[in-house]
Amino acid sequence: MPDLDTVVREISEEMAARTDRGTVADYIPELAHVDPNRFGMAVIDGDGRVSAGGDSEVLFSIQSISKVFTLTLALGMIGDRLWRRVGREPSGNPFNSIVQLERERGVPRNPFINAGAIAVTDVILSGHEPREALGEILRFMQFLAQDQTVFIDEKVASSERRTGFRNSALAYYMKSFGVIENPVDFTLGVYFHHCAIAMNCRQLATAGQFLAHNGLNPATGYNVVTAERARRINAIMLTCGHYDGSGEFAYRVGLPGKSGVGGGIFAVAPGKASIAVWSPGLDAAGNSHLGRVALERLTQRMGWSVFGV
Ligand SMILES: NC(=O)CC[C@H](N)C(=O)O
Repeated sequence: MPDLDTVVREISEEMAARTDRGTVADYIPELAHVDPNRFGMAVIDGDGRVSAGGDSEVLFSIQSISKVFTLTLALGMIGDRLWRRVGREPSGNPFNSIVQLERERGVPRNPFINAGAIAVTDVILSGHEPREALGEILRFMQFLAQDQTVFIDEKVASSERRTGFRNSALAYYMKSFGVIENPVDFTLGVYFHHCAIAMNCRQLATAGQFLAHNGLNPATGYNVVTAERARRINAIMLTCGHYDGSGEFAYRVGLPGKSGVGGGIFAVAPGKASIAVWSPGLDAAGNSHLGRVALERLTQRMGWSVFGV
């Protein structure tokens, strides 16, 4: 097997030299300032060894990658009852699409499209003040990342709140079907803030280790979720983690993964590694272009696809 440090270093160098970088998201004005030439990568193996390259220590907005962790929290709170509020089928539509909601009576297709993630956030919020719910999400991320410095970037959150008309439309529409329990402003406030969590690749790969190792964080020995739950969250990442680019991601990379419009991708090689990559330029489906290319190289060289070597 090739040496992981060498592979990560070579991929990082290769990505730094690429000129096809995609387009930085600008519908959240604060994200538009991010330098498209950034690239970072961190891979943590089963022994907790970190192989990192490029801008792996630079913070970025994790955006929709936070949805993996809010899904984990909501399942911990209400278990399988969550599936009455949100489905688990790929949508085949863009992340912020509203079209399926009418036909499916306000129940979003899956927890990773915006509508689904807003419904999951609403579950976490129920019975709490927005501040408490947000504190719970942030503390969970800090605990998983083993790093108390993980924070919410207020500027990104308020930038999205000012321009999040589409998410407001999705939330009000779901509310009309009774899928959202709390005041829409409260649910959206928590949603925008958890999307605005800032992390670097190393922190993110650390936080996701439990999904690579049957629910157990090998570094701390903590069982975060059962093996069955970890497997199921990974299944949803594989089928829905890249919106209408999920099929292409499975075809090219072959790992469960979750993207965010900040340009991050978190991916899992079950039993082998927890991986985070970051390159801010996005493809047409809103997924990091070079992030995907880098992961494709990594799985090819390491033989890590879940579909075979
Ligand atoms: N794909 C994403 O990362 C989208 C998350 C972003 N906060 C939004 O709601 O639009």
